[in-house]
Amino acid sequence: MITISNLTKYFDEICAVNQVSMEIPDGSMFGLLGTNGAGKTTLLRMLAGILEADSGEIRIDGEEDSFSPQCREKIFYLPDDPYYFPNASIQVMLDFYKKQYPELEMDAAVYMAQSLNLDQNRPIRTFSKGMKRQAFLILALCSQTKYLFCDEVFDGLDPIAAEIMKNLFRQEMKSRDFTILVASHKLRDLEDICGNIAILHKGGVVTAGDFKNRAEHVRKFQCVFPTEADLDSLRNHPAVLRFHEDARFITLITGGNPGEVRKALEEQNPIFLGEVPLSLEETFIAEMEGAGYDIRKVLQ
Ligand SMILES: Nc1ncnc2c1ncn2[C@@H]1O[C@H](COP(=O)(O)OP(=O)(O)OP(=O)(O)O)[C@@H](O)[C@H]1O
Repeated sequence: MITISNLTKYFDEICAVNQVSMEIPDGSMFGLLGTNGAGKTTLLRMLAGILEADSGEIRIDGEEDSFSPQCREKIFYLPDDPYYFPNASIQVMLDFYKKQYPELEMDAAVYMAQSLNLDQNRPIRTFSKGMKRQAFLILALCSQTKYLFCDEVFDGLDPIAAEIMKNLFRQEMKSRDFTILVASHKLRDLEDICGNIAILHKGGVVTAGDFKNRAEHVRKFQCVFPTEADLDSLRNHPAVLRFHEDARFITLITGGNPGEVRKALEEQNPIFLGEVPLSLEETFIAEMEGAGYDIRKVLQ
């Protein structure tokens, strides 16, 4: 398990990471979501033992020193622009990583490369952006580290390659003790793979948690009420996160107890009352707006 307590990092006067605290449970796929400059890369680099924090603490499996060799060998850090030797092929990089990560599974890497039509002997520099991404994801998965930290993991992947990668992630998680921390500025990249998501904004954590679970309490209702209905009582109802009126057609997004919300709506004798499913994105937006954030500044 990774425990982060009050982690802070400044670059001169810029506070890149500000008093961040969170826990990343073992066996989870944890998403770090935030706009450009939110502090995701800085946080990942500190966790990977590449950058020193100004204050605060990181504990990896209880170990205090995240720069120690014991911690480093448990972690594969995949930056958004990974380094490879000039003219190196996947095979050359596999040989290199094998020295760093003795558990690396060569056969699995070769099999994955073949499944993705990547020539393991061709120089990586001749690969497209998406192919390079696939190559490094294979290297990362096959290194058999306990932790994988990825920056902008699916950037440049076409939808089919992204789906294949998501499935490879899931398979690895099922087959061994594996925890993945993924940073992205796109909710869509994270929503179908990450159970837990933390949103970073200006270096701080705005909110974190299991949004799929929380989404079960957030509902979207569409209704039409008679003219005499008391709409103000609904607009000001404590469970109403969002109230949108378009002529007589009203859309509400609500938190709290769904039964109580429905009762309050029914008390106004609706001419029409329907419940529609909510995407994870809408759940986020409603929660963030409910907490007083301007969502357009926090998510892209
Ligand atoms: N080496 C550095 N020197 C000075 N400032 C830096 C450095 N690295 C990051 N910063 C600043 O720290 C803040 C956080 O940057 P960071 O790269 O962590 O954000 P990010 O969320 O990963 O952004 P992106 O999505 O664009 O990659 C930004 O204001 C950035 O300008």
